[in-house]
Amino acid sequence: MAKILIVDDEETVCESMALIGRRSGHETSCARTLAAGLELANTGAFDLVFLDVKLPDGNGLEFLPRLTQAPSRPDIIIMTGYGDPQGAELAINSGAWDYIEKGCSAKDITLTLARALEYRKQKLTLAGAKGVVALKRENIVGNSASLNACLDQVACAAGSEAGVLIMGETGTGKELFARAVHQNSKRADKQFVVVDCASLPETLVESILFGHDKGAFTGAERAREGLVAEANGGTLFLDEVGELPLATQKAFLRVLQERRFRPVGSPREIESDFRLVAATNRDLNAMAQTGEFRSDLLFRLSSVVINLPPLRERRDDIKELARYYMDKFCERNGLSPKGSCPEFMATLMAYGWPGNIREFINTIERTVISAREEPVLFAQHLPTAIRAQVAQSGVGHRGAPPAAEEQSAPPAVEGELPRLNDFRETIYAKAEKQYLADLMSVAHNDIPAACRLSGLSQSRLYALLKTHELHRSP
Ligand SMILES: Nc1ncnc2c1ncn2[C@@H]1O[C@H](COP(=O)(O)OP(=O)(O)OP(=O)(O)O)[C@@H](O)[C@H]1O
Repeated sequence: MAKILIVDDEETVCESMALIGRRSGHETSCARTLAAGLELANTGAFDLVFLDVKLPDGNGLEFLPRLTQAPSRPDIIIMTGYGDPQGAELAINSGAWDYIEKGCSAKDITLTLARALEYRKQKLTLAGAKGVVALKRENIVGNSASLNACLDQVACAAGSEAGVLIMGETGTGKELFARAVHQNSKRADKQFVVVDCASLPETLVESILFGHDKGAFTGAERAREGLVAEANGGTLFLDEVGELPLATQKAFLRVLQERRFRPVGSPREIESDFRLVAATNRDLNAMAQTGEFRSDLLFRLSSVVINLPPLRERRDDIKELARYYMDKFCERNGLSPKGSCPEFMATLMAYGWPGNIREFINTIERTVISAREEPVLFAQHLPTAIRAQVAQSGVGHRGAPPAAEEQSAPPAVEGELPRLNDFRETIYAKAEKQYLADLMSVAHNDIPAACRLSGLSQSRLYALLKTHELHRSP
């Protein structure tokens, strides 16, 4: 029996949903506001929450990350308005497990409910067996609800042998996630072989994939093992799988079905036991409808589908990504760690990042290098094109007060609340460091000027700079 929470301000909706839940043998509770729903979720160990979007005290989608972080980490099903495809898309991108349209039949609701609970059971079994914290994240930075939902799928996929299809715009981290599936699978100590389908020369596709015998064609002076054989025991990653020529798709389908193939020019077949992960930034379903991609291959590739959201739809991750890559590039270039001013982060948050995380990383690298020894990054350090676009779109936060998060510690997680004195000290140290970094930047690293501005003595200023490991530029 599962515990289900229904958050909807309409009494009739609550009652009918509760009835459907009870008929399926589950325990149900209802809340008519977001605040009441959150309170119940934080105390009631729910497995599943049916969440309305328009509630008297706010928008359900905005509350979704807080609900998913409740102690029992419930899965969420959004109840959208009838015929609202945008609402449905938003729901999924916000990290909901699924959505239902209000007014759909009791049968459909029961089915969605059963699927969600089945998924949850598998997830918890897997987590119990592997330990949730054991998921190796492979440098995957971020903690947004949508990213965490993708990591949950990685955990599920890694525990099985099913084909995985990772979809997402360019630079969203498809290869990184494919590696994470491999690293968390039982094949982790074997090869992860990458096939870049977009750059396979048409005449050599089959030989590169399946290998060839000596003398199989002009120039084949030695026999060569193909990538499929190389992946034996490990994972074969087909990047840009939408670019695979139709003839190769057919050959590949056979390999997937039989796990056997014949190298070019060879009289005998060989076997390879590989796990397949594929990625694409194209709409393979649409391609299957126009005949550009084989639907039978698509079916086999996509037992598990991971949809990576573009960076602009998970802006919650931007600060963490910025800090991670700022530190990384400072270290790589022999620079002391840098701070940043609120406008710098606000500009990063406001930009659309069409090239997603790859563009973001390049921007941070350029910015860190161009700022050289300067201890604080300002919005002015960012490339002009980015600042111009943010200014043009009118969503820049120039002069806006720092976000609350900028001035305070990250929200406490239940069970990890620090002692007040420790909490105060952390905040104090953070603020002091930021002040000193700003001070040295404004004073152009001139110690007498910094003393004048701050009212500190030289010895005190030196001591503080040392404590916070803020070094003066030579
Ligand atoms: N969540 C993340 N945290 C940290 N770095 C990330 C994250 N996602 C992606 N990256 C980094 O962004 C860069 C692009 O990622 P990746 O190559 O996996 O993207 P992709 O979707 O496969 O791109 P393409 O479609 O162009 O092949 C890599 O350097 C990767 O390490």
